[in-house]
Amino acid sequence: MPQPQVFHDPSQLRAEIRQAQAEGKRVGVVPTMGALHEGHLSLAAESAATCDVTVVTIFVNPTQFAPGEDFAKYPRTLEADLQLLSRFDPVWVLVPEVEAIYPPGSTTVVKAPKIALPWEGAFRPTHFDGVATVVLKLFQACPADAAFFGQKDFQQVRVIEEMVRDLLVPIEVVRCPIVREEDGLAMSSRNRYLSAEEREVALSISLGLNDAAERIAAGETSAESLLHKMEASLRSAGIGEIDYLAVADPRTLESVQTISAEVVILVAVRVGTTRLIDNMLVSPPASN
Ligand SMILES: Nc1ncnc2c1ncn2[C@@H]1O[C@H](COP(=O)(O)OP(=O)(O)OP(=O)(O)O)[C@@H](O)[C@H]1O
Ligand SMILES: CC(C)(CO)[C@@H](O)C(=O)[O-]
Ligand code: BAL
Repeated sequence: MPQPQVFHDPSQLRAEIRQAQAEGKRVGVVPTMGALHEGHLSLAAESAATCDVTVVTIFVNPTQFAPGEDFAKYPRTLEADLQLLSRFDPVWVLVPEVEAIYPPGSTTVVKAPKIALPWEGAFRPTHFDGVATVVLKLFQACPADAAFFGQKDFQQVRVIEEMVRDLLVPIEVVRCPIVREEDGLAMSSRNRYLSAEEREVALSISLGLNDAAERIAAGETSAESLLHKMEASLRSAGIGEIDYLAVADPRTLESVQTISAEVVILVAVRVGTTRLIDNMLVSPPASN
């Protein structure tokens, strides 16, 4: 089986990408923090289907974690990740040291666009500046033609889309659908923190989203009523802490009161000590 080609030095990878592009090849990049699962692999598959070379970056970015978050315990499973990536050919994998991405003394940062302020941004106020900064650096290391992000982190992909537009970054941002476990739980590297009991509780997130989508399909237009029911079902499943639950405009991420066009239902909860996010795009019957 072909093995992924691993790069530690961003400038060496950049030179290889430039060379491939000079030969007329289209290059795709998939930024990740590793601990790969089928969600990540679906992004790589989309890149492999549309590009000649797929680059996957694996970097647990310290600046997007606040003190007290799970940076230290975030799963690091490089050998297994490379094994999973060997299904793609060619695949180039960037595994940089922190100093290669944040040269000693570096103080330049990207301030994330305003769309970063609500929801995740309200609970993780420094998070999106860290994400925007590292993603721009990864784009510099990997000047790909297209970059693939999951809708699972809905607000993140909106932040990246706006950053790319605002900073004139010459890369196409491609959004890929959420990959779920058979029972509906959105795949996430953090699912491995869950005990069997917590896993059961976590299932109420996707069940709640599906139920909300069905209610919208059946004609519910009140976001308040929808959120009320969803909160009740999360609570009765045993979810104590809900960071946010929202019906929002998918473009602006502003709250919507009356559902008359496509909305995104956004949710972030804590199951035990694990923080999970999920979302669903839903259109009312009249707008289909
Ligand atoms: N279930 C999924 N379906 C589709 N894309 C996903 C899924 N999970 C993660 N991704 C995407 O993979 C990329 C890397 O995400 P990341 O490494 O943070 O994975 P994660 O599983 O979301 O981890 P975390 O537990 O940190 O949220 C992001 O673009 C993210 O949206
Ligand atoms: C985009 C990203 C790789 C930046 O560190 C991270 O936020 C993620 O894995 O979603
Ligand atoms: N998927 C976003 C990475 C993070 O939670 O830090």
